[in-house]
Amino acid sequence: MKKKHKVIGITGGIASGKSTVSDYIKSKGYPVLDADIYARKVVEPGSQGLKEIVEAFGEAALNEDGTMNRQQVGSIIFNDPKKRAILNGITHPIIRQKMNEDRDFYLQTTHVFQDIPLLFENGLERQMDEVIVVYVDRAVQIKRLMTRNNMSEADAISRIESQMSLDEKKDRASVVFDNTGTIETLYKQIDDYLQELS
Ligand SMILES: CC(C)(COP(=O)(O)OP(=O)(O)OC[C@H]1O[C@@H](n2cnc3c(N)ncnc32)[C@H](O)[C@@H]1O)[C@@H](O)C(=O)NCCC(=O)NCCS
Ligand SMILES: Nc1ncnc2c1ncn2[C@@H]1O[C@H](COP(=O)(O)OP(=O)(O)OP(=O)(O)O)[C@@H](O)[C@H]1O
Repeated sequence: MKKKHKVIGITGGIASGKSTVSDYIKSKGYPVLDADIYARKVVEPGSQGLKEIVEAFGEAALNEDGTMNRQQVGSIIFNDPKKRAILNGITHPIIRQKMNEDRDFYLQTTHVFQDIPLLFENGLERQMDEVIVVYVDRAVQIKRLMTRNNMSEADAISRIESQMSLDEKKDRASVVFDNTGTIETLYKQIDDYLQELS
């Protein structure tokens, strides 16, 4: 009997290593749809998404060239749950619709991965055959986020705490990749997983 193609979610905490996992899986030939990339597309200049964001957050949400001022919007929403819910309400339905269309296209021929930072927060595990959680120790997570984003410890912690705790995500996972160690250790876990999958 023909094997059904799977929809596999990749999630984790901010800076836990989702993109590192996604890039490696892509290099092995699988399609990986990245919610952060869709999130950028739905707020391009001229989009309905950006128009609604300016209505909700004012002109301060814009750079001079008409693109969204990501730093400004980020500094508002990562410190204010109500504002975060407003931004999510504008962006998430459009992101989901576009991602689902692409997922259905790829599913005809292959397994599809979806890298979605807020997968559990948005109850999307129901749409997945499996959910991989990329886990990292909290101290290492704070350090990697501070280094990558050139950010203070307080800002790193407020971003981490605007998401469900990584320990809870780990408990809900069907598969856990532990990325507290080296990249090589991470790749080994992915290789083992992909071997099972094929
Ligand atoms: C708030 C924004 C402007 C910050 O932009 P910035 O370039 O600094 O960060 P980037 O988009 O690269 O996101 C980095 C990470 O932040 C986390 N994050 C982003 N948005 C959210 C959110 N609404 N709630 C919690 N965590 C979030 C995710 O882990 C994401 O991977 C931007 O993230 C955004 O438009 N968010 C709303 C859309 C969204 O929810 N995206 C997440 C995936 S659906
Ligand atoms: N095993 C590792 N050892 C050292 N550095 C790592 C390791 N894994 C990832 N990194 C680094 O940590 C940072 C976060 O990784 P990555 O960007 O893959 O996380 P992410 O979960 O996709 O982040 P975000 O939620 O912000 O999109 C990056 O700078 C990356 O190069």
